[in-house]
Amino acid sequence: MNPQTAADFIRSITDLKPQVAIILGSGLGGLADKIDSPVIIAFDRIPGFGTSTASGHRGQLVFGSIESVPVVAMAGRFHRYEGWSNDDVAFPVDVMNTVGASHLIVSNAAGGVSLKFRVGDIVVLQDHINFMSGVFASDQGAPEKFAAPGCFNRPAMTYDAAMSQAAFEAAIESGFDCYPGTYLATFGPTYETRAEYRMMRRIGADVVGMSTVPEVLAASRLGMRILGLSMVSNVANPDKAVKASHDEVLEAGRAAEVKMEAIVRKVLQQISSSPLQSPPV
Ligand SMILES: O=P(O)(O)O[C@@H]1C[C@H](O)[C@@H](CO)O1
Ligand SMILES: Nc1nc2[nH]cnc2c(=O)[nH]1
Repeated sequence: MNPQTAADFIRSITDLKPQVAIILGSGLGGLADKIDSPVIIAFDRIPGFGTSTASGHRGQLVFGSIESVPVVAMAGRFHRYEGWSNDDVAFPVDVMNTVGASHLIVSNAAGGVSLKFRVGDIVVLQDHINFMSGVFASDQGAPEKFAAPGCFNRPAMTYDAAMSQAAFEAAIESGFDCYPGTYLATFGPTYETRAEYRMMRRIGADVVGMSTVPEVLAASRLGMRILGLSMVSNVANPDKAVKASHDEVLEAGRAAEVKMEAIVRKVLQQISSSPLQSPPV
């Protein structure tokens, strides 16, 4: 499906040109209710979008503004473990970019792998490890797609330094803990064994989840500026088997929503007062 077809459909409902796209992870969808003058479009009305099936994901695009910045928020997302391909998961990013978004704030609920994290902490992503799919996963197309001109010349994907900085400033101003970290993406839907959590810690992961990386890779390909935020929904205990559950993930998300909102507002205030400057990659 061509993103332009989806963008044309959206344009028939709203002509708002969002500057910032926001993807709201598990339990974090309440931020969509904070959007001023909202125009809500259900995912299943948009050509090329699937239907979000994960619990805690509403399945809506919400256009409007926050801190006077035009935004579009995805209240819900698509996950590989629901049966969607990488292209399906990333398609909304392409569409939000096509209707105007030059920045992406992407959030998720994630397991805390680093021993310093507590439930409810916010981690500002500096990098990621992609365990989600093999390089030649069938949905990623024919080999020639990989050899497309420029394919090997692309600069490494990066998360935006200035947007990260704004997130840390929001945490300091609001008095909550916020750490830099690396996100490891698994295919899901199973959580990890203790041995797997230990392995992830040893290879440099701070948090682990089942989303975000396909969307970040798409945004990076489109030249968008990216802020990645994980909310620690459960903590990996190396000494004791603790059963993670999706209900726990949703509950932690609701409790941490106020922190996410503080960060999003601060980042948007900075974007509206002066376009955020980042050092060159
Ligand atoms: O959409 P996110 O990444 O927030 O969802 C997390 C990861 C899994 O989908 C699920 C696990 O409980 O929550
Ligand atoms: N893979 C994985 N995803 C999560 N999403 C929320 N918590 C977790 C976790 O512990 N592991």
